[in-house]
Amino acid sequence: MSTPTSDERRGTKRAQGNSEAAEASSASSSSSSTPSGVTLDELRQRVLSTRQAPVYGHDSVIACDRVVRIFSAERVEVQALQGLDLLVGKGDLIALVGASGSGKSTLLNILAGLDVPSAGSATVAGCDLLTMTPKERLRYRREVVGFVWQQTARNLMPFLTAAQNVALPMQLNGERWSAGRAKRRAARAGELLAALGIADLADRRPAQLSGGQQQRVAIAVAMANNPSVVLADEPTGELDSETAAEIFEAFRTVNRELGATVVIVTHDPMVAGEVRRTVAIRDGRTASEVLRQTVTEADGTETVSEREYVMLDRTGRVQLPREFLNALGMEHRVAVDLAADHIAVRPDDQREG
Ligand SMILES: Nc1ncnc2c1ncn2[C@@H]1O[C@H](COP(=O)(O)OP(=O)(O)OP(=O)(O)O)[C@@H](O)[C@H]1O
Repeated sequence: MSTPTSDERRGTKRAQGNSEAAEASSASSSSSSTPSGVTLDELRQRVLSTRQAPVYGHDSVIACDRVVRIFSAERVEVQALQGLDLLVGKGDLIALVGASGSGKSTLLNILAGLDVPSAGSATVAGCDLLTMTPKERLRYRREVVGFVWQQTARNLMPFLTAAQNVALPMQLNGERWSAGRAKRRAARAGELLAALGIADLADRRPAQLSGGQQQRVAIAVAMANNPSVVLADEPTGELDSETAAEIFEAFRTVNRELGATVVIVTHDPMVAGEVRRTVAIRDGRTASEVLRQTVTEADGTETVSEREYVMLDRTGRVQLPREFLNALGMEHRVAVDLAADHIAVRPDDQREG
């Protein structure tokens, strides 16, 4: 390669100078390009589209964004939720699983309006769980969410019949008594018990019902005010596996036929086979999800496929499965291969020792 003469160098310099001057002088022209080759129009478009980007979770019924919950007990701080993200779409039926102490109940109590996050944001059906007034919180707990707890004693009044238990939340809604309203409430209670297959038990008290029957009445109670979301904490914890399957079926009924979004916290290992989406919580964050799909073949046979995903948080962090990290000796630093359609994460190949 020949070395340029000083004139040639000057010429090159002049040419560069001219092009820089041209760029500078045309900076106000919308069609000219910036040094990176992007036109100003394109840049403006990018800025505008970022500004107009929909709010996180705008189309979800539950949107948790970096939720933190810190408990202080005996001068020790426990971070039960450490920036948890979760989106649940309208009409979803999901299970939340995780080891003991991972933060499931803390999250459920927040979604139930019984506890308030220390930081982050959380909305359910448009209600902001951090800023609700006590009055709004009461309305939220009566109308927006319904609960089913593990202990049936917490779900049902022992001295009321099944039908009266279901009518009670409607009565507590603050409407003045009238014969017409009482009739409508009784009719709705009857409909809900029928939808859950226990219409014939309407006049029994909880003590005259089996554990599974009590939980089905509890689901009807949770649905009484037609909430947007039903939250259940270990609803099958005290039931045998056959009865537990019936309870999951009851949740599917309220989800499919009555349109409620359902979130079930459970330890039950068979849950992944019962719901479409299972979200695992680890160390106060959503860590992974299993999505289950039933595909009907042309000949009518049904195949179920399951796929596991790890969560990508809003800052780009992922939680990789601990067992794999241990097995592959991955810690502190990993090698990353970037490809057009995927990112491969491999053990650190420069590690010493
Ligand atoms: N009121 C509280 N005061 C102090 N620490 C708490 C409180 N509630 C929960 N924690 C702590 O927060 C963490 C998460 O607890 P949480 O009950 O949400 O877990 P979990 O996943 O529901 O567990 P389990 O499956 O055993 O019910 C735990 O370390 C727990 O000890």
